[in-house]
Amino acid sequence: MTGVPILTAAQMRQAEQAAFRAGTDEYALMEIAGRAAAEIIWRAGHRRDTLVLCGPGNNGGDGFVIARLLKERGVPVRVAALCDSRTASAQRARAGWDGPVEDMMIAAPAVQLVDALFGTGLSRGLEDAVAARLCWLAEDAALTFAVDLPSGVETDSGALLSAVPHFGLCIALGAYKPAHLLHPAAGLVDRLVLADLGIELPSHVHRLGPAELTAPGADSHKYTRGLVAVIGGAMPGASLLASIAAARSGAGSVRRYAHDLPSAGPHAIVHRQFDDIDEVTGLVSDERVGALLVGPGLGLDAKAAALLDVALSSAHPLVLDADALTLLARKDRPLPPDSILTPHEGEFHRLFGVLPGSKIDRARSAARSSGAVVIYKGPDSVIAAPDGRVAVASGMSSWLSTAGTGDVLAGLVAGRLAVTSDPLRAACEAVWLHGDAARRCGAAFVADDLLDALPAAIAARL
Ligand SMILES: NC(=O)C1=CN([C@@H]2O[C@H](COP(=O)(O)OP(=O)(O)OC[C@H]3O[C@@H](n4cnc5c(N)ncnc54)[C@H](OP(=O)(O)O)[C@@H]3O)[C@@H](O)[C@H]2O)[C@@H](O)CC1
Ligand SMILES: Nc1ncnc2c1ncn2[C@@H]1O[C@H](COP(=O)(O)OP(=O)(O)O)[C@@H](O)[C@H]1O
Ligand SMILES: [K+]
Repeated sequence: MTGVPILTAAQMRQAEQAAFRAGTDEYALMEIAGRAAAEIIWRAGHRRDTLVLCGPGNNGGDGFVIARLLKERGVPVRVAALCDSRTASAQRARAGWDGPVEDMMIAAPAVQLVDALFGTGLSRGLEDAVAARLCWLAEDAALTFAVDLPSGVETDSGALLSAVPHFGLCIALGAYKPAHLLHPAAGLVDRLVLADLGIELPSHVHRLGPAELTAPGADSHKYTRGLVAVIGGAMPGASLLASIAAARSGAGSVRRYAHDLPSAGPHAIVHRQFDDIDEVTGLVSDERVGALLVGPGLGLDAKAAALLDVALSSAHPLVLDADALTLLARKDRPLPPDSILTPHEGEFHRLFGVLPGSKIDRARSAARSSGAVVIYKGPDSVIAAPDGRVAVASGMSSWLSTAGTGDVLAGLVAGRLAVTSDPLRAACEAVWLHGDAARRCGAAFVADDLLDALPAAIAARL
């Protein structure tokens, strides 16, 4: 899986400890972190009146290093602290700052604000007065920078433990943490930049990286490129959107089985009308089907439940979306191998109940218990495999929050599954292409527009 690792606070501490055991000096690492952050602020900032807020721990220590280095480069810097520095490294960094240290609660605002109050060591919300002061200083600043994390966000979940202001730029130190990508915390940062500290970061969780696709080989034909079957239901538009997305995903061939026949194209999709369940059973029995999609527009009545049973009885890798997920929650049937579930928040709760932990933890538990790859959708989509690997997609266009975009994603997922036969890879590729198509569509698009943007999104990743 490609992409930058995402580490929890505890994993970050372990990686840091491993680096210390391997000979890295503790204070030297703070210097590296502070230098990297100062460089980013220098490049992105206005080089004007700057206030650096320093907390008691190593995040505050980073702040003192940043203040010293910006001052050396001619930026007018003031430092304000919340209290004394408590760690040896932070005390050393503070000793390296040759200016005064103001009291944060009475310090005047500045054009640029650097928040180095708390990072991965935050254990509870900031006191109300401190959080209010931070928000006030941030509101008054033209540019705001968060060092490692905005102070007040829970590192591992992205929850807000106290009031947190909006930041223009957050400098993630060493690795991304869940709060950089999970909402609500991720929504409080306009731009996220990673500062590489050169430490080894083992993790099964990554930020979703760009899809890496290949064009069909010279010897390929429509069946070797993947056959997708889509079962339609009560609302034909949804399964049509999904079928067209599958057809534009790079798959070789798409068949749609439904009660209706569409009045318009694309004519490349083969439509088969059926009247009873036995007919569908026969239609989906084709061994060449590489992915069978059920759910978009399926409905929730007995007929829909029977169609889902047909799919579950087939041996094809399934992509279950929308109504199929709601119906699945009422059943206790195993899924065929290599299947993919694509729930949004409501469907996830119906299917898996209330699970503990962050969205990453919940997606991972769901993948493990269902044996399927789970795409837990939203502004932060978490893709989890049963073996524990996870990719987190963040920063996608919020214009995706419109009807039918989930149907397009489901079709794309089925298409990529038929092409790759690898459910985790297919899910990652589909989520990436969906997000890129949305970016190309700009503002106020409808789900149908995504279909037209798909070939360009694919071409960009060949
Ligand atoms: N990992 C790496 O590779 C590197 C990490 N680096 C940096 O280290 C940062 C982590 O540092 P850290 O562990 O010292 O934690 P940090 O966030 O500064 O705060 C902990 C202190 O705050 C206190 N405290 C907590 N909550 C509080 C509250 N609500 N209100 C008041 N106090 C509260 C807490 O005390 P306690 O919870 O015990 O009361 C403790 O004293 C990391 O984010 C990055 O910036 C880089 O320097 C080098 C490379
Ligand atoms: N605010 C948002 N920002 C980015 N992506 C979003 C946002 N809201 C929804 N999405 C994405 O849009 C799609 C919506 O899917 P879904 O909820 O199933 O909608 P529908 O059923 O109407 O097709 C998902 O891929 C989801 O990740
Ligand atoms: K911070």
